[in-house]
Amino acid sequence: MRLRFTKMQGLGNDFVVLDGVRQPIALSREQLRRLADRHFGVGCDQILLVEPAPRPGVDFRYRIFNADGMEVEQCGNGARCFARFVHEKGLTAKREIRVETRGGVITPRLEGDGWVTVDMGVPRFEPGEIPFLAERRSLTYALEVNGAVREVSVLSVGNPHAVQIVDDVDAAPVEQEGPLIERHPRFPQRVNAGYVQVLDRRRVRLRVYERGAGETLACGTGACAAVVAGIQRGRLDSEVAVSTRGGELRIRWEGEGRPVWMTGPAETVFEGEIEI
Ligand SMILES: N[C@@H](CCC[C@H](N)C(=O)O)C(=O)O
Repeated sequence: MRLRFTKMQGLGNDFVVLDGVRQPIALSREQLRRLADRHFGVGCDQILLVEPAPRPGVDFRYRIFNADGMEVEQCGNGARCFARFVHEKGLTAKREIRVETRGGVITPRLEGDGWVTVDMGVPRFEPGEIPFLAERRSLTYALEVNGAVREVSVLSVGNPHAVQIVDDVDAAPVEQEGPLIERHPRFPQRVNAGYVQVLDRRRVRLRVYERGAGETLACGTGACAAVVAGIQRGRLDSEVAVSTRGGELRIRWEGEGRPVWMTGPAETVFEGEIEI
C-alpha cells in the first residue's frame, strides 16, 4: 500500500502525520513500527492519525501511536502539529479546534505568529486514574528504582507521567533509569519519566524519557506534568517557561480542577510517500 504522509516537528519531537479524513487508514502495529523506524522507514517519535469527528461537539479525532506501535492517550507537541496540519491541508478554517483524543477532548488554538496554544484539559492525580499502584493519593511517592529510592510526583495530563525534581538535568540518569521507571511494576500501563530542574519560580529545564519512544528532544505533556508537579510542590508560579533540548514551551496552570495551557511552535518539515 502506498501512503502519503507529512513529516512535522514541535521542538524536535517529530511526527509522521496521516490524513485519515480524506481516506480511511488502518495500519497494523508492524506497519506503524516500520513507518517510525529511522533506518527502514520515515522515522519519528510518534505517528499521528487525523480522523473525522466521531460525534457532534468535536471537529476531529486524532489518534497517537508511539514509535513502538502502541496507541496512547495524549501528545502535547503532537496537538500543536495536528492544529497546523488540519489548517495547512484545508481540512478546516477554524482557528480554535476541538479534537477528541483517547485522553479526552483538547482545544488547540492557532495564534497569529504560527505558534499554537492548547487547552490540554484538567490534570488528574488519583492513582487509579493514572493508572498507578498506590493505596492513596499523595503529593509525592517513594519509588524504588534499581536499589535506590526516587521521590516522584505521579499524575495524568491525559497520559501518565512520573516527575522527579533534580539538581541538574544534564547529570540526571535519564538513559539509565528512564527505561526502568517506564516499565516499573507500579505503572500497569507504563509511564513517561520526567526529570525537571528548577532554575527559578518561572523557569525550568526538562528532559523526558518517553514511554514507547525513549528520550525525545521535547515532550509537551511532559512539560505540562513537570510544571503542574512543581506548582503543587510549592516550587513554581503559575506561568513557567520550560526549556528542553529542542527549544522552549510556555506552560500555565491556575491550580487543581483547572486546565493546563501549553503554548509553543509546530512546523511542517516535508511531504512524502512510502510503500508500507
Ligand atoms: N511526545 C508527546 C507524548 C507522546 C506520548 C507518550 N510517549 C506516551 O506514551 O504517553 C508529547 O509531546 O506530549
